[in-house]
Amino acid sequence: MAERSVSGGGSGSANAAGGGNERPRGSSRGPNAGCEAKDPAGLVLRGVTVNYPGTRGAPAVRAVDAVSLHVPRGTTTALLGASGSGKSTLLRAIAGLEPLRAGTITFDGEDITRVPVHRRNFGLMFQDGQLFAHLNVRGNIEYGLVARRVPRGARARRVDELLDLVGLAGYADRDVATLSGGQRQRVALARSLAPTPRLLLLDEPLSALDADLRGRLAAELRDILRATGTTAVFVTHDRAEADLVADATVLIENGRLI
Ligand SMILES: Nc1ncnc2c1ncn2[C@@H]1O[C@H](COP(=O)(O)OP(=O)(O)OP(=O)(O)O)[C@@H](O)[C@H]1O
Repeated sequence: MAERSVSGGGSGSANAAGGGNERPRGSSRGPNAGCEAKDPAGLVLRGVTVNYPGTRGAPAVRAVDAVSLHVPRGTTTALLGASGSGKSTLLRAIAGLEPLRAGTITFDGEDITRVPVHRRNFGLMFQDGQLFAHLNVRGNIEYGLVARRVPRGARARRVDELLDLVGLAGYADRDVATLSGGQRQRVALARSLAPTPRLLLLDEPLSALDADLRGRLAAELRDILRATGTTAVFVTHDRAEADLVADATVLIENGRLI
């Protein structure tokens, strides 16, 4: 298993794109293996810059400033930073929800900079969860599977498996309006995992949970991501959580990786 650390550039951190590669989990390759690759597998950001227009004559806000990063396929990178540092904006840019002022994004060598959000095959889970109020728990979790025409039996098995995973076994038929905030976040997590996305983007997915549950789910999330070989970017302001969940952590400050 690859070493994990919290750092901006040391061993175990995700790397500036083109400047080296994080060693994939379970790989015996050296830390610089793959540097020569033109289009390394996984997510590659080069010079990604995002501006928000200023309001009422104020200058534009540069929320993300020339970020270059490589998240090797099958690994999880945490984006760690204080409030307002640009974590969510960077995640939204990766998702395709914010246009880039400059820079490129590739996944497995394919330039997706201008690919719309619904065609990136990325799973998203943001702070506010946002379940579909007109669907019950099962309906929410299987939503992406219905869209992909997965047969009913396979959907039911997947929903049960995910409910077990997030500690909500037996909740499939519950109305989401009857769930606690923490339970809703867990359903949202299950929903984002259901279609096995090629990249999972998680913006403080555990922030609504109480401390005990948060620790348990963080460990489970790490195990799920590893077991499924999911590539993920995980936003948090909690260093311990980053350490627990991610293979590598990058620090972001004023929109720049440090
Ligand atoms: N829609 C917007 N319009 C203008 N400025 C914005 C907008 N959204 C965010 N910003 C600004 O961009 C910067 C980065 O915000 P962002 O939400 O990405 O930070 P964050 O690190 O995710 O913060 P938090 O941990 O509090 O969610 C901040 O200065 C913020 O005020």
